[in-house]
Amino acid sequence: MVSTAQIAFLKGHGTENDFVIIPDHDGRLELSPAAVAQLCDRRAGLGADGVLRVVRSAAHPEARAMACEAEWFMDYRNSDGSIAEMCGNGVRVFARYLQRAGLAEEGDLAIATRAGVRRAHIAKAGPDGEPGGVTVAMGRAALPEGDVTVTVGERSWPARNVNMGNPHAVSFVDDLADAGNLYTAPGVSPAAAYPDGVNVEFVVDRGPRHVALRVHERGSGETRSCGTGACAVMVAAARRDGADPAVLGHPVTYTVDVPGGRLVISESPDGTVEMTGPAVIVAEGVLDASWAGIEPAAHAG
Ligand SMILES: N[C@@H](CCC[C@H](N)C(=O)O)C(=O)O
Repeated sequence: MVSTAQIAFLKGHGTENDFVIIPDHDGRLELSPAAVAQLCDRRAGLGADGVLRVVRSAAHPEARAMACEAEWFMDYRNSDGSIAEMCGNGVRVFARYLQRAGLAEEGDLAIATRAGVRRAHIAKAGPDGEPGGVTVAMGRAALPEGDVTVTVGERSWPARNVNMGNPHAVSFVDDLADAGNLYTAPGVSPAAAYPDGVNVEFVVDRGPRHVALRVHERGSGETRSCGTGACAVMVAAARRDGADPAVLGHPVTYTVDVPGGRLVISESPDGTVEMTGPAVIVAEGVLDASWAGIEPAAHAG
């Protein structure tokens, strides 16, 4: 008889940026790029834009130093198996998982990520039991100098280089359809501005301090939302609109519509960016480790 190890998983999304969640509290699993790609495959797998592995910070070499501040580490992978520093929608869904698993309660919690510790707040559920949103302090945006150009087919636009822990190129366009089908990654130049690749956002105005975006994510293709991308867009829009909170001396808030919903993003005069949006767990189950090619970690006992 063949015995197959079973691995628990959940599926969740934040504004339809969807994730397979793998609880691996003690860091016992080896999640290879091929295993991640298999999990995220929308025809042969569970289907997702990325994987959130939930590991105790103390049990992960990249997070051990953050363990005194944040008990849990979000080990985020893009759907092609590549590693990214940060995922804004992912961190809200990660918080929701911790709440559902009884590992966190409504209110404040800290989550370790490769971009550092992020502080989140899970709002109280509504009177009808409707889950409250999750707010995350996303850190400060870095705005590297230098001209960047985004190209799709024959068309090009100037872009703003914004780093939210991960790299973004933000282009304001006349129409979101200008981005084309986004089956392939837009061109971004100079390549030297993004040595590790880039997420590209196309943005239109919807009204005062209200924009909408489409995004092509590094490692995942076009997705229905990108939390770090929405934050990058908010900061780029505020600079374009002459609404830098550091100059105005008060916070500035934008509504950012994404194909999968709506995020509300604020920047404080000290540069801290805060994002609020939904986080939903839609399913949970078990999978065969051998099907996914997930192995016990070499150091696991
Ligand atoms: N969807 C995420 C971003 C995920 C990482 C990104 N693809 C990268 O490689 O930087 C978000 O919500 O921020």
